[in-house]
Amino acid sequence: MSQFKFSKLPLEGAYLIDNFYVGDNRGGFTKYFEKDIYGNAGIRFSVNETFASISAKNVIRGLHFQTNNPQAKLVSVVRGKVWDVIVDLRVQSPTYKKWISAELSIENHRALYVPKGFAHGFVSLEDETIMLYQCEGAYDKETDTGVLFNDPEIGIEWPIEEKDAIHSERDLQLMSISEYEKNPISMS
Ligand SMILES: Cc1cn([C@H]2C[C@H](O)[C@@H](COP(=O)(O)OP(=O)(O)O[C@H]3O[C@@H](C)C(=O)[C@@H](O)[C@H]3O)O2)c(=O)[nH]c1=O
Repeated sequence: MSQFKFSKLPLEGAYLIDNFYVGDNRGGFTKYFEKDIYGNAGIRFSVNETFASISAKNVIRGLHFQTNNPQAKLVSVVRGKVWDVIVDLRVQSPTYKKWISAELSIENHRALYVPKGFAHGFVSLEDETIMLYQCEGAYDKETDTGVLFNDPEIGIEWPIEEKDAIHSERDLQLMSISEYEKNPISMS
């Protein structure tokens, strides 16, 4: 059995979380969120919506955010494995444009807490990988956007070859960082 464990990441407000997990003769049991335990760890998070995506191996999704009323997100994997990445897009932040990655999988029972003001993306490392999102705040179709996964000013070192990656049409048309800076995420 392992209890929730919260590790602060070097980008302020972001956490890597070991979920509560217990295995037994039937299989296993994982808890993905408990408001009071998160609150005691200093994460005030209130879930407004949940959704999931399923991806073949080598799908890159992101890097996504909303410019108005940005959502905080708690992301976990309920099948398969991802290499997850977040980018600090708070223009006033000392770690602006810095990124950090973490492997999340059904085996390691890990989650990533992505505060407001970050872009989020991942690459799936196995077929039929299911990513679960729990989000604070509402989806805003009008300002749901992102920056390019390979923007050189961010410089993410993706763990797969670009020739193998599968993207949505939308993700290939996302902004550069210099375009982003004309209309950055509103943190108010
Ligand atoms: C995120 C979202 C999408 N949609 C719609 C828009 C579109 O028609 C369809 C699929 O959306 P997308 O192509 O944007 O899905 P996807 O590329 O998986 O988007 C996700 O990517 C990762 C990296 C994130 O961080 C998430 O917050 C989300 O942006 O679902 C909603 O209706 N509500 C939502 O909350």
